[in-house]
Amino acid sequence: MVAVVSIATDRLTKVFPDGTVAVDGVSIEVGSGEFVTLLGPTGCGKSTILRLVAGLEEPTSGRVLIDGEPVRAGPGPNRQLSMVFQDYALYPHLTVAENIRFPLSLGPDSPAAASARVAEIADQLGITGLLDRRPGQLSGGQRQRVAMARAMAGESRAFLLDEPLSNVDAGLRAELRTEVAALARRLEMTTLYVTHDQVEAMTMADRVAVLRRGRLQQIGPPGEVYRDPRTLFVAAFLGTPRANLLQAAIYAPDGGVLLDLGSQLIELPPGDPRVRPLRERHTERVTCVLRADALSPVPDPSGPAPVLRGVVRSVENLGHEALVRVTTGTVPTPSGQASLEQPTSGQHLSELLADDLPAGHPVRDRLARMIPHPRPEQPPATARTEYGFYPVYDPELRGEPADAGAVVIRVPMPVLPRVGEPITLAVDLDQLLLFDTSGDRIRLG
Ligand SMILES: Nc1ncnc2c1ncn2[C@@H]1O[C@H](COP(=O)(O)OP(=O)(O)OP(=O)(O)O)[C@@H](O)[C@H]1O
Repeated sequence: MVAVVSIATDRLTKVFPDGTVAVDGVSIEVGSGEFVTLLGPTGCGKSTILRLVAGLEEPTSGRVLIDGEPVRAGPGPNRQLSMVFQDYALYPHLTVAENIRFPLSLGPDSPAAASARVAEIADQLGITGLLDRRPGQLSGGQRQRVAMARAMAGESRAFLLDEPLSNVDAGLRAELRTEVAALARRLEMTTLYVTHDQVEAMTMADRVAVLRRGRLQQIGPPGEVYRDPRTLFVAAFLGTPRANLLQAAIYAPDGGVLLDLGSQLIELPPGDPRVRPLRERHTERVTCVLRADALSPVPDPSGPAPVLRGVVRSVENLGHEALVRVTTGTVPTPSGQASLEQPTSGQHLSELLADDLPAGHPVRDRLARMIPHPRPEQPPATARTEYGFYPVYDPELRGEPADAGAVVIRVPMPVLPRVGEPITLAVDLDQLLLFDTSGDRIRLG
């Protein structure tokens, strides 16, 4: 059994000579035997973090700690970590057995001991029958297993895996991810696993670290990161189908709170525990995140739950359930980079709004600029709502389909609504997530 090891990064930062800040103050602890995935969109710094931990790059500032000890500068082997790359980096002219044996040939083992170790690992990974082949004669999945075997063969105490399954097809990938996670657990190997595939990240990990533009957004068990996202980015990045992100403004008349979605309202009654933290945000712009599961069709809209009304725009039948897109006249918060990275001014609408402003008033002109609304195919009914909320059509939305404001819900088979049908959706307030204009979560108690 290999000795296990803990890995930590402490305010790790990497700025490349061209000025690219690839990793920005990332602190992550991977406990002994723990499986942590680094998840994020392309370019967010995942691979660089892994390379810094492996010693293949030098940090600009911050430290890597192995078993609590800062590691010295220098290449990997002294760190006793072994890395598996996307392309497996197997030696094409060596057989599978020779490839697995390679790290052993650098160590003190006798040839007989090395052969025994190769046989043992090959058995564990189910590749004994492939030992005499060369990498060129293997399938993607087999090559991946051989790369894992080679990583296990050395004296490594931890796995660093950089998208090891990205070159295998979808079916095999599902099989291998279970296998890799099970193997790492069986061997109690500390594992840091890079992926941009959220299913992989969520299903394999003890904890998921979500990164964006070199910064750690959140780290936690998969369920927690999904249910309790700290930022709008995490909420938008995790989950299939993608969460519905709707622009809203908080309006807090006497007693209750209204979330003004432009053309519709979600009302929180006076006794609701979520009212109190929202009252002080009267007229603040927010993003309302409702995952597909937070909205369910109801036949009778007279129940106590708030509802959104809309028209069925499309029905995507997945066999066991359908994803139904409902046009609601709401305005999406763009989930693209700019809107999440560069918050709007955060100015309160109360500062901008005044009743019955004369035309030509500077504030009104300013409001007019905030509403570029050029969507002739679907003119917004929301230029000014009863409560004064002006949804902002971000230029980023222009490239999106005309029904970008539609919400997506799941409907179990076989009760499928028909396209064009009006539909009423109950909003599960327990699943309602709100974020302020800088993308931070507003805690509702
Ligand atoms: N040697 C380098 N010089 C300059 N910039 C670099 C270098 N290596 C990486 N970068 C940049 O640093 C950022 C982070 O890159 P990194 O490879 O860590 O991202 P990633 O999250 O692993 O992306 P992917 O999922 O596409 O592999 C990117 O903007 C990338 O272009």
